[in-house]
Amino acid sequence: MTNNASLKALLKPMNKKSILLSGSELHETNLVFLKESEDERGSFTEIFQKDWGTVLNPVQWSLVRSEQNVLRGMHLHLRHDEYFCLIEGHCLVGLKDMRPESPTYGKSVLYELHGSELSALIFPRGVIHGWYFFRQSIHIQAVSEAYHHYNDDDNLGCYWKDPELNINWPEINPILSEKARNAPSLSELLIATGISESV
Ligand SMILES: Cc1cn([C@H]2C[C@H](O)[C@@H](COP(=O)(O)OP(=O)(O)O[C@H]3O[C@H](C)C(=O)[C@H](O)[C@H]3O)O2)c(=O)[nH]c1=O
Repeated sequence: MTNNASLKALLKPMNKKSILLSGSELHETNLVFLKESEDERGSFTEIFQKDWGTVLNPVQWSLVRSEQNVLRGMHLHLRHDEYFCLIEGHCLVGLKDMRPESPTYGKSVLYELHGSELSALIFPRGVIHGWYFFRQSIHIQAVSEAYHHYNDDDNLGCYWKDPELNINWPEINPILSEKARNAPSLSELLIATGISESV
């Protein structure tokens, strides 16, 4: 799936499946489909298990509300791994692998997630990431290093629409934070981090 027309078709309201929309899976990145056990009282869902064997060893959990048409990111952390679970709404998650030692170095992927079909996306340090919300949404995120530790020196980023990210975002004009609006290009980010892009 590589063009915006195909993306639009997939994003019809009828389609409630959380899927990999474009690109291919990144090394050590997992989309875990969660089992929602329903009964007459409601439902119960385990959202994280250490036994899944993912890269994540979480130390901080956060709940984030986003308005319609918000894009958060793109961010890059070199020391910590991350977890994302949409619990309400509809979003896209874009990732790009910037780990030179990874077999999927330089590859990008775009996921479409629905809160109505719970899933957890877990990815390692060195993967550039960002999320776009089609409508008012709520997600849970977790990190393997606390924000008050990493914010000073491991909270890097680049401009979400940089073509070198090669992330197949649809045509959107999202609401961004001031920091995201003024974020550097991918090549500026890579120079700052000492990672060389050869793909
Ligand atoms: C990340 C974080 C933020 N905050 C506070 C600091 C600000 O007052 C406010 C928003 O923070 P910021 O603008 O840095 O967050 P985003 O740019 O939306 O970043 C988010 O999206 C991208 C894609 C991510 O990877 C981040 O982990 C995720 O939080 O929440 C906290 O109190 N704790 C936290 O752990």
